[in-house]
Amino acid sequence: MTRSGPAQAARPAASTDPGATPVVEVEDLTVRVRRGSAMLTLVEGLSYRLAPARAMAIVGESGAGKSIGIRAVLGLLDPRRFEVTGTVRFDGVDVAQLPKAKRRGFVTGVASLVFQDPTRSLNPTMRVGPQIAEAMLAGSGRPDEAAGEAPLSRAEARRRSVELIRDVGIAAPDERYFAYPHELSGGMRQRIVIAIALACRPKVIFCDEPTSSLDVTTQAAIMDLLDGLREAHSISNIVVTHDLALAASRAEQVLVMYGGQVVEALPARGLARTSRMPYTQALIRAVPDVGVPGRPPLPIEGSPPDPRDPPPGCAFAARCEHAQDDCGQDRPALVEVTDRHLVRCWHPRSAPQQPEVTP
Ligand SMILES: Nc1ncnc2c1ncn2[C@@H]1O[C@H](COP(=O)(O)OP(=O)(O)OP(=O)(O)O)[C@@H](O)[C@H]1O
Repeated sequence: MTRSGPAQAARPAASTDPGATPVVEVEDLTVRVRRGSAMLTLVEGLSYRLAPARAMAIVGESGAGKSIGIRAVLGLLDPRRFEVTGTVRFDGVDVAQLPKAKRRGFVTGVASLVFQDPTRSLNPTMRVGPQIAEAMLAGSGRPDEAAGEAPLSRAEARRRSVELIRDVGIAAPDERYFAYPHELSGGMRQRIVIAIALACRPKVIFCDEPTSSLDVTTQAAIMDLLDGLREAHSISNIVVTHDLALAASRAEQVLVMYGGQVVEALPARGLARTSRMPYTQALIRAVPDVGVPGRPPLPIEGSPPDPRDPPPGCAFAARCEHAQDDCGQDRPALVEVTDRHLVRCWHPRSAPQQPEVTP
């Protein structure tokens, strides 16, 4: 690998379906936040694209920039505090080129976000059905007049909300329409949150740690639901998670983030055998029961870099057991090593020959 000076703009992780217009395309997205008189970089040069009906996972330790990255893509960061640069296209449309007044409505019509904790996403004082209907009226309530669509009536919104409750796998949807959030289990509440996310008929759902507040069986059921929606309705999903095993088993493409940057992007299948970046390999060793059977998971020593004091070279160098003298000098660029496999490392490792990562 030749040195190329400071990091070049990262190239997008390849879409898994090169012929289709990506539902999401992010190019060189950088997020900075104001802290006193300084601007701290939280995400740098984030690029990816996702084809319709595909699944991608974004993994990495806490503070890697996963959540800030998706909020920036969805236009949810307060412009008074955050400076966001780069390009975001949904369905081929560059959001920044739309009139400001139309951006929010356009994004809501294509993309939804599901948060980790369903109790915080739902209004505890309102029955769940009307919460879905309200989201529908606020979003799809804007009819496509050119296509001859009439405005959505309250009765129709209610009928469709009951259908959505059924679609997300809740029995007796007519009755559940009138339930308050506290009357439902954690898994059911997350299903209702997903129903709200579906209310505007999105083409992609971003999920920020969608299952971390749930027990293992319910986690699997919620992930099955997202898989089912992708298969039945071609809804793509991008799941942000700490859980590499979940990412490897449910996504097709995995982006590994560290210190605000993508450090490796690779196909999920066989990831434990193909990964070349020492950070990803360390994450794999941190998953229980991977490697020698019975071997305890190996935590990664040290802490991620502080955005207030970013290192000059590779962000992982200080924790990397394979770091060489030159790793701390310049930032490596994200470089393609094989098709759909990009690595940001001055000295990529050979594949670790570990067994498949499974939940
Ligand atoms: N509202 C905010 N204002 C300022 N800095 C923030 C804000 N939210 C997050 N950050 C900082 O941005 C960086 C990235 O945070 P982010 O929440 O995106 O990480 P993450 O990878 O999603 O971690 P986690 O898995 O814990 O959610 C961190 O250094 C964090 O301290």
